[in-house]
Amino acid sequence: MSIEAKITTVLITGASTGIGATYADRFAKRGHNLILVARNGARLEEVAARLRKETGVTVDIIVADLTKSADLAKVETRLRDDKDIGILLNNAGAAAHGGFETSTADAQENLIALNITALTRLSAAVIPRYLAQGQGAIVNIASVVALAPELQLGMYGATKAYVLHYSQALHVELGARGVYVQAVLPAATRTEIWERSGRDVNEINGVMEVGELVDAALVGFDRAEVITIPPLPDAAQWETFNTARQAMLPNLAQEHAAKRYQA
Ligand SMILES: NC(=O)C1=CN([C@@H]2O[C@H](COP(=O)(O)OP(=O)(O)OC[C@H]3O[C@@H](n4cnc5c(N)ncnc54)[C@H](OP(=O)(O)O)[C@@H]3O)[C@@H](O)[C@H]2O)C=CC1
Ligand SMILES: N[C@@H](C=O)C(=O)O
Repeated sequence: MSIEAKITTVLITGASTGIGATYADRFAKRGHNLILVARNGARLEEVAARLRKETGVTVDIIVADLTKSADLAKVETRLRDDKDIGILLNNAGAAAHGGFETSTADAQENLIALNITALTRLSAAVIPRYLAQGQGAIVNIASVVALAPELQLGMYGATKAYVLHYSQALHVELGARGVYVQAVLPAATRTEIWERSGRDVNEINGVMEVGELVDAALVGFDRAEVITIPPLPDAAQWETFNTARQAMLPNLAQEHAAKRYQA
């Protein structure tokens, strides 16, 4: 049975616009009931009303600021208690303009709260139930910047590297026990994230339209890929990178420092 055939409701964070709203559209058209989460209730309701009308699926909304622990707790409770939720889509995220020199400690902490803490707590809320049910999916929206500190995106890039590692670690531990984990690594995609972080998307080359990004990510989902990189033409490049990393692993457990470090 495919991942999807076993699954009914999809909970999507950051579903009021952009990548999250587009996933909501696609999953509704596939017949899934939805729970949409974001801060802007009016925009969420607009997305929900359109999808109810166009597709007939049930769409609930939860208005929540995922950087606020009381709001986050509401979503965690729903994930723990609602046995119909079979896909958690951790999409809500924010970027920040520039690197470490210009960003404050508070701004960096805020990015960590949304891009790391919320995603981690929501996953932690749902995993015990998935394991008890023997099935469930977690889709985490990372970014190609997880692989590219050279882009100098400061804490944003670091949070996305966390999302990539975290997703791989979840897969290693839970994959064989019925929990499907996918990390999606989009590159620049035309959404509001650019304006929200003080950048002009029109100044960037190679920007993907959001519908194309989400449709490609869903091809990866349907193939049960763990890592999906929609813009990467040659999958062998990722495989080579990952294989080189894995080849190091047996060499890392040593009683003594490597010769090159011995004085
Ligand atoms: N667009 C791009 O170029 C790329 C995006 N990504 C990642 O994709 C994901 C989606 O981004 P994208 O669609 O582009 O961004 P948008 O800014 O268009 O959408 C972000 C969504 O997250 C919600 N959100 C933001 N802050 C909070 C918060 N504190 N609590 C709850 N919800 C929040 C927003 O809704 P509201 O304001 O109503 O709360 C909105 O629905 C992010 O994780 C981003 O890092 C990755 C690579 C490239
Ligand atoms: N959101 C983009 C950068 O800020 C990205 O992840 O590529």
